[in-house]
Amino acid sequence: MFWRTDRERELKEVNGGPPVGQVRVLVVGDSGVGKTSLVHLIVKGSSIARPSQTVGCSVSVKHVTYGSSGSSSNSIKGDSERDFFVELWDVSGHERYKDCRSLFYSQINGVIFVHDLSQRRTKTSLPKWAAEVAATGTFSAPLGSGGPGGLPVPYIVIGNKADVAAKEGVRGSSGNLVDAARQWVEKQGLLPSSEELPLTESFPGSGGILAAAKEARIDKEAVTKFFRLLIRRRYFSDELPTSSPWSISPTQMPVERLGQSLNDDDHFQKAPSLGGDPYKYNTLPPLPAQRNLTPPPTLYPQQPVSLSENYNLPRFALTGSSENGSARSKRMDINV
Ligand SMILES: Nc1nc2c(ncn2[C@@H]2O[C@H](COP(=O)(O)OP(=O)(O)OP(=O)(O)O)[C@@H](O)[C@H]2O)c(=O)[nH]1
Repeated sequence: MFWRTDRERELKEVNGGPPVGQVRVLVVGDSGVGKTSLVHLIVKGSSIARPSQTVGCSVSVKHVTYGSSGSSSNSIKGDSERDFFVELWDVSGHERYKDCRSLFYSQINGVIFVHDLSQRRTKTSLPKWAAEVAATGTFSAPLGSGGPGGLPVPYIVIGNKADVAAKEGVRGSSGNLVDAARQWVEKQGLLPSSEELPLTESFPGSGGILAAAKEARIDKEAVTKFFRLLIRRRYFSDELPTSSPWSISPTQMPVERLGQSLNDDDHFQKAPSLGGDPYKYNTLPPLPAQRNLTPPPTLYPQQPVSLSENYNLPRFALTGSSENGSARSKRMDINV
């Protein structure tokens, strides 16, 4: 395990310096569901009054600290804390870009699917988004098998515009896609048993992103946990439990059933095979699982937006809010 020792030493050397790595998160969903608003809120911590329609794709970068703090002070990082860039690729949902948007599906570590709780069809189209990304994208640190539509990386689903849905009396369905995502991640050993993906939290009350941002309601956990999961998978997969996906045969996992049942039209396609040069973008030595990745496009990260530890992100309405964890984990049907 020499590589691990070397990596730890290098991480220590850069500790306190600039971010040491990056994960790329695709944000997809139908036009107008609120992807740009969501990204703005995640990155800036505030709502955006009149977001213009995204042209092709827009990239924002968030700074995330990963690791356990060895210090009691917020201002001094512990030895085991490192900074990472999280790139949020907000892809336009407009039909105009349908034929070319796959250009942006490159070296993806995770996906945020967004739908509008007041427009059911925006949720039923998520499997199509998943299949499109899975079929035409390339992935960083992919799993051995696919999730919905064959998607080989973790994802979360965010139901937006809870305020509109509440006003119009539309009840979000139970979000089985979300439950399945959780189950998929758990089954594959991506999360330690002590930690669960907060996939099914809701905005408190009936507010949407805008209301939540305005009121600065507290909870950045859902999204931040997701980002940390991606960072861990990419850079610290040796910290994963022994039942990690790298050692599980795809046929043993419920993932394929999950992908197939998402949608009858769903072509259960595997992600394109990966090959080529090592991932040069990183300053960290690659993990064994990363060594065969093709390099990403030379997108240079924008200046990170630093967030104070007290930054608050509202909970997103991801699905029905009244369910408890055990009920969620029993459901396998994808009935969006
Ligand atoms: N009421 C309400 N409106 C919202 C919410 N989130 C976003 N919006 C509004 O919905 C509209 C579309 O939001 P965008 O963030 O541009 O949607 P998008 O998904 O990025 O759209 P495309 O760029 O076309 O893909 C804007 O007018 C937003 O202000 C919300 O939670 N509640």
